[in-house]
Amino acid sequence: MAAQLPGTFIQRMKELLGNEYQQFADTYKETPYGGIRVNTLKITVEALRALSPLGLEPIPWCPTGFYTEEGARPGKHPYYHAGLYYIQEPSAMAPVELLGVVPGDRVLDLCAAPGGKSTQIAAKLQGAGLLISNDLHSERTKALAKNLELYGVRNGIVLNENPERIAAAFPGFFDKILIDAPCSGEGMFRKDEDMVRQWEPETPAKYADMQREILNSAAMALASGGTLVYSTCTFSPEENEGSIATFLAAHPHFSVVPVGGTGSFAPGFGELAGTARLWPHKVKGEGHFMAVLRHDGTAKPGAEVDTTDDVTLSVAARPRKGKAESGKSAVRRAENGRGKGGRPAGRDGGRGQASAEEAALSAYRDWAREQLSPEPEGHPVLFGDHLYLSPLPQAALNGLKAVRPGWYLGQVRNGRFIPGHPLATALRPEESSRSLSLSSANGEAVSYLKGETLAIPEERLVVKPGSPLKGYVLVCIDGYSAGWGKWQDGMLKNEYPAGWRWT
Ligand SMILES: C[S@@+](CC[C@H](N)C(=O)[O-])C[C@H]1O[C@@H](n2cnc3c(N)ncnc32)[C@H](O)[C@@H]1O
Repeated sequence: MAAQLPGTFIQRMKELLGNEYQQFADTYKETPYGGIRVNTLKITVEALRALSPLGLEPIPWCPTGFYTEEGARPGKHPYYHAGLYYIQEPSAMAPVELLGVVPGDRVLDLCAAPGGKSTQIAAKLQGAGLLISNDLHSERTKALAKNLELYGVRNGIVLNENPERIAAAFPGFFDKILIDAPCSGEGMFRKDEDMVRQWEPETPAKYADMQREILNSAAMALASGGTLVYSTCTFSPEENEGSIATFLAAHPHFSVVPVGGTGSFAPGFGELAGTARLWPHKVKGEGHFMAVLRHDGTAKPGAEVDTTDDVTLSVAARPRKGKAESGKSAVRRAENGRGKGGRPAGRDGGRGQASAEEAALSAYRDWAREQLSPEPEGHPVLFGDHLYLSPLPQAALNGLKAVRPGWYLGQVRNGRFIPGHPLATALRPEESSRSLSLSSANGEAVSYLKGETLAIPEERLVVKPGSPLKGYVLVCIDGYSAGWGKWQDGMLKNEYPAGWRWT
C-alpha cells in the first residue's frame, strides 16, 4: 500500500487492538482478496463451478461466494456480461447473509448503490416478494439500476430518496431492512487508497450523526417483528457499537440478535459483544461491522400501505373489456409519479393521453403474446413511452422519486413495441419464442458483446412450435440470456446496447 496511514488512525487502532495491533498492521503489506458471488437468479452454484475457468475457493460466510485467484480478471469474461456472478469484496457478502431474506419478503436496501448487496438480496428473493433499493445520491443510482438489470432482477424498484421520506411513505411495511451505512471506510484502506486520503480525525463523528438518522428512519419503516441489519466497512467504535447503542437507547422494542463470536465473526466491543466484526488479521477479507436488530413484535404505529390493485398485466390473455379500463386507471396513477418522461394530462382532461397509453399497452401485449411465455406478471407503469412491470401498484410509491419503478420492458414508438435490454437479461431461454446460444469458448459470444452482426444459420435457432423464424431472438451465452438480436435470412442483427458493450 503506497498511501501513508494517518497517525491519529494508527493511534486509535493501537488503543482498540492492544497487543493484536502488530498482526493487524501487517495485513497492510498483503494484497486484498477478490471475490465473486454467484447470481442464483440465473445459474446454480454447482453449474457455475462446473463452467467457470476461474479457480474458486469458498468464502466461509457466504454459500454463493468464492475467492478469486490473484491476477484473475472476472470482469473480462462473457459470463460476467451474462450476469452469472457479481464481483464483490468477500467481507461485503456477510451482511445480507445475516438478514435472513426468504422468497416473498418485502425488503428495503436503504443505502444500496452500486448494488452489491441488493443483487444478493434479489437472489435470495428468487423473484418472489419485493426489493426496494435506494440511494441518496442520484449519480450513484445509475450504477445501481444497471447492476440490477445486468443481474436479471424482476421484482426490484430503484429509488433516489432521503430515508425519512421512504419511512413516511412506508411506515411499518418492510419485513427486512438493510442499512449498509455511509461510513469513514477505515476497513477499506488496504483496498481503496482514496479512502485513506479522505480520512480526517473528525470523519467518524461526522458519519455517526448521519448513521443515527438513517437508523431512525429504518426503525419507522420496519414491520412489527421485522429484522434490521446495520453494517459498515469501518473500525471506529463510534460508527459501530456507538451508533447501535444510541439506537437501542431510543428504541426499546429492538434488541440485538447475537451473531458476534460465532463462526468467522469476532464479537463487537463492550456490552455489544453480540454484534459482529470481521478483522483483516483474522479472516480473508477487509474490515466490516454488522449488527442484527430485531423488533419484538409489539404493535407499531403506522398507516397501512395499500399494495392491492386490481390492475395486473397479463400478456397472454387478450385484454378483456373492463381489464382495459383498469389499465387506464393504472396509467393515470402512474402519471402521479415523478418518473422520467411522465407528461401531464392535456386539455381534454387526460382522455387523449389515457387512450394513447392504452394503445401503448396494447402494442406491448401484441408483441409479448407472440414472443413470451409464460407471461410476466405485475403492475404496468408507463412513463412517457417507457413501459415497466412493477411489483407494487404505482400509487403505493406516494410520489417518491423512482429511478426505476420496476422491471423495464421496453419502449413503444409509433405504435410498435421495442423490447428493452433488461427484459432480455431477466428471461430464461425457454420463456422466449426464439433463442440462440452462443459459445463463450470460440469468440462468437465476445463478437456479440462487441455489437457485431453475426451470420447464424436457421438450424441454430431454437424456435417454439408455431413461431416464425424471423424476429427478436433471445441471445444467450452458453445457455444464459445476455441480450436481444433480430434474425432474418441467416443474419443476426445485434441489439446489444452500445453503453453495455465489451471494450
Ligand atoms: C457503503 S455504500 C453502499 C454500498 C452498497 N450497499 C453495495 O453493497 O454496493 C453507502 C451508500 O450510502 C449512500 N448514502 C449516503 N448517505 C445516504 C443517506 N442519507 N441515505 C441513503 N443513502 C445514503 C451513498 O451514496 C453510498 O452509495
